[in-house]
Amino acid sequence: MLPNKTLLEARQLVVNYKNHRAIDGLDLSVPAGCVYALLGGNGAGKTSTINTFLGFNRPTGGNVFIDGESPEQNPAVVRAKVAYLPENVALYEYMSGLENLRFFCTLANIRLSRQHAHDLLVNTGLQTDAHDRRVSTYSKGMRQKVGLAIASAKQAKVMLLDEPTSGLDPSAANDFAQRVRAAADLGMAVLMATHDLFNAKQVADRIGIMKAGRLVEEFDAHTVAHDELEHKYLAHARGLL
Ligand SMILES: Nc1ncnc2c1ncn2[C@@H]1O[C@H](COP(=O)(O)OP(=O)(O)OP(=O)(O)O)[C@@H](O)[C@H]1O
Repeated sequence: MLPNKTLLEARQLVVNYKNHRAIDGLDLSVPAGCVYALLGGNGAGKTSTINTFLGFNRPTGGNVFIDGESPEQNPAVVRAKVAYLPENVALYEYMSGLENLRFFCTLANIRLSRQHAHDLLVNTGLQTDAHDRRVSTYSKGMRQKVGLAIASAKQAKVMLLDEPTSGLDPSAANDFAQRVRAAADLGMAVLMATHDLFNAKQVADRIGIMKAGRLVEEFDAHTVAHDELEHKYLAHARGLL
């Protein structure tokens, strides 16, 4: 069987902020159908990596590709292929979840009927009585569901998640993890920066630990024991490895 196509790739990526090196020769690849969880202590370079894939950071050295395209050279093409969910999904507070979904789709040149928007929100598990309610009344988990619906409407090939489960209760985090898994099972490549080891084990196929802008460990998420993962994570974060 042929391996799945690589949709997210960093090759010898270096990112400096003025004199500070945030990413230091990162090689990373995520194929279609894979959830890759990026762990690492504060300042390890996880968000900088995601921001470079999004085209917000320009590589100082090396390259990043999304489905073979460079975010720097083809920003519009890359934007169409990518869904991004930051820790707090930014939505218009005075608009309903459904209106936000349709609005963000319009920005991506997708015309979504009201019914289709409802169906997409139902698929994310957002309760129907919330679809027409202002987002200002939504919990964090509900906002993320709107974010997932936008990703689904865009038929994004790649999803970038930055600490998506921080602040979610265990049930909401589990629900979110299952929906991310389902998106990957349909062929998306997912890169998720997280501090949540439990969630990483639950949803990911591959787990990487970053430290000082480098990938210092990689694991098969299906076979690594939680204890081993925790031990390595803490040891790297404390500078013991
Ligand atoms: N805009 C910026 N200007 C200067 N330095 C930055 C900037 N953004 C990040 N850094 C620095 O780059 C390094 C990597 O930061 P980054 O936010 O990528 O880490 P992280 O792994 O996402 O951390 P956290 O888990 O705390 O979110 C840190 O040393 C940080 O202080």
